[in-house]
Amino acid sequence: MQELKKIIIFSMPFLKRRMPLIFSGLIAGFLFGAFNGAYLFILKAAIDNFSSSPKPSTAVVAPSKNHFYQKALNELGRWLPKAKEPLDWKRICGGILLLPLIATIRGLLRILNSYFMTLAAAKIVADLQTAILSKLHSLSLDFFHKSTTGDLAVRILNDTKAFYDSVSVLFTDVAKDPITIAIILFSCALIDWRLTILAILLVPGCIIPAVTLARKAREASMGIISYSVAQSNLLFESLSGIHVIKAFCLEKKNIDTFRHQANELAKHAAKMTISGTMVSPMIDIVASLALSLLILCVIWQNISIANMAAVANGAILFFAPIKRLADANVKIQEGALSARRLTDLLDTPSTIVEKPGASSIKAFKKQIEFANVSFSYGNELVLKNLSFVIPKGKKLGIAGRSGAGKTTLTSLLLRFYDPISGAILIDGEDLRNLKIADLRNLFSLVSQDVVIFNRSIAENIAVGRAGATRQEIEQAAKMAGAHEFIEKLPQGYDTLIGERGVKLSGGQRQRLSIARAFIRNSPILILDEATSSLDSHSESVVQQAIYELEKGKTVLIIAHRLSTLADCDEILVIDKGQIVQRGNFGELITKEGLFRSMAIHQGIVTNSFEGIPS
Ligand SMILES: Nc1ncnc2c1ncn2[C@@H]1O[C@H](COP(=O)(O)OP(=O)(O)OP(=O)(O)O)[C@@H](O)[C@H]1O
Repeated sequence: MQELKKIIIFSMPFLKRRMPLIFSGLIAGFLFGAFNGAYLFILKAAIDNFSSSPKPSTAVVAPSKNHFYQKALNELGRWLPKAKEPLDWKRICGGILLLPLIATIRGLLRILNSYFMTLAAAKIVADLQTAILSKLHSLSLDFFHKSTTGDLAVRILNDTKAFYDSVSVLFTDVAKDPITIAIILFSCALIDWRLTILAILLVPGCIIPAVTLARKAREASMGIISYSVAQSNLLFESLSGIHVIKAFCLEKKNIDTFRHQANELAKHAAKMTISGTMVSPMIDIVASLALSLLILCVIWQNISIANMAAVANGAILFFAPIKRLADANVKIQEGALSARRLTDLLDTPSTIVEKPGASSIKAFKKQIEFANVSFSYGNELVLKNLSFVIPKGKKLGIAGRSGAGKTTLTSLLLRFYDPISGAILIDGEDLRNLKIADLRNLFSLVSQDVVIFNRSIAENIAVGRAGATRQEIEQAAKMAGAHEFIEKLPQGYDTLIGERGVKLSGGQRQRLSIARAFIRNSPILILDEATSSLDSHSESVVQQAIYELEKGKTVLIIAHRLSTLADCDEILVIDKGQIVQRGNFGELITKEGLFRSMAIHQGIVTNSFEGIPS
């Protein structure tokens, strides 16, 4: 019951939107139950008519109160063949058609109930999947650093599927079957209350194994989730790092681990299937026992054959929904587990949120200012009391050893994270007061890692600005020095690149990312090691494109290769999250300090104070 409550509470916001479908399904389900009762009455009336002198009814209700019931049965009896009476057209038509008609309507109602409820469940799950994807897009980067791709994939694919299964049974079986059971019991009680009580007494015999087995299924389901996550993680890692796996001969180890996980998964899946399928035969046993007792009772109490046949049929109709409810219970246990994992995800707060009434910013006018900014990803401070200004139109270089905090600084600027103290201001406005999309639109980021999507070249460039025309795309590619190589590709700008498409060299990928920045045409440009992975030829081609891109923009450039920073207006040298030196290239290279020692390492200057290289 608790689990059922969890699923209902979790699905409530999604449920509201699909009320018309659910309501239609419920009506069909209710009518289906009512027609089960009608079926039993017709059966009883048919058998009563069959014997020449039907026994008086043994129903629990008093004859006066039973008036309507008797009248209905008598009327029905006139439409059914009767022993020792002539067969008129009413009795022939009724005899042939009444039971099949009820069965047809009952069948149609069942189909309608399944149709409406399955559609509602499918739409609810589609809404849920969209909500999860929107949530993932709204979450800040720290969430993704803490989660594994495998776990997220299992949540989106497997958990929503388990949730779908539970919502489906909730809407089809759980919504309809209790009504069906109640109507069948009521009809049976009207026909013969003693036989009905007998059938009810056996219900606990169905419930106890159903509950126990559902608990076992839930345990197995937990195992399935944890091994599915491990397996998905291994799969993602293996596919994305296949070069490393081959280079380090890790194939066997990976396959062995995968096999172990697959075996464990199979064990848990088998346990779950057994728990699920055992429910049905157990209820069959109880149902057979019910039938045997029914026959004994009929003989012992001298109950009419018509009542016995109707109640026996009722028992068959009655145990079928009980069986379905028991199966549904297993699915609900699994679904509740998945609903909990999905709730955890949907309830995860984003650490970066836009303030209500945040200010719009469409242009960059004056300066960017870091005012005493400190930041930490967890325990240790990665940036400590940074203060500096980048005036509009200037080029600021950032240098420092690996891990000094250079990329972190740009992440704060794009508001992927917020400082833990101090503030970053654009034209005097704290970033936290600005609309996030407006803020990010002020920047173009060209970094060492170029993400290529599995789309055409043109679409990959248009990532820079939605709605860019083909002409603008080609213009951007020309300015980035990419047009020539694109023209030589099999389908030019329509060539598919990315995972399933043509592979590009590092220099070509970088030129595409510069084309994206050209088409974006934002006032502030961030270059994070944009040329560091390129060979000297590609570097000079890409560098030329970058010079073009920088024109008229405010630039923040991070570079290990210090010569790239030669034309910066100012360079900040960062060490362990602090600014340890600042000045222009000429000043820094001639002063004793970290910058000069890095320059010596790179062979830009020798150890003696010889001045600036040409
Ligand atoms: N997502 C993260 N979670 C936790 N710590 C992080 C995260 N990203 C970076 N760090 C840590 O923050 C510190 C600064 O990292 P950052 O990437 O900013 O350095 P960097 O100067 O850009 O280094 P590199 O030149 O090697 O790219 C490092 O100690 C790094 O381990």
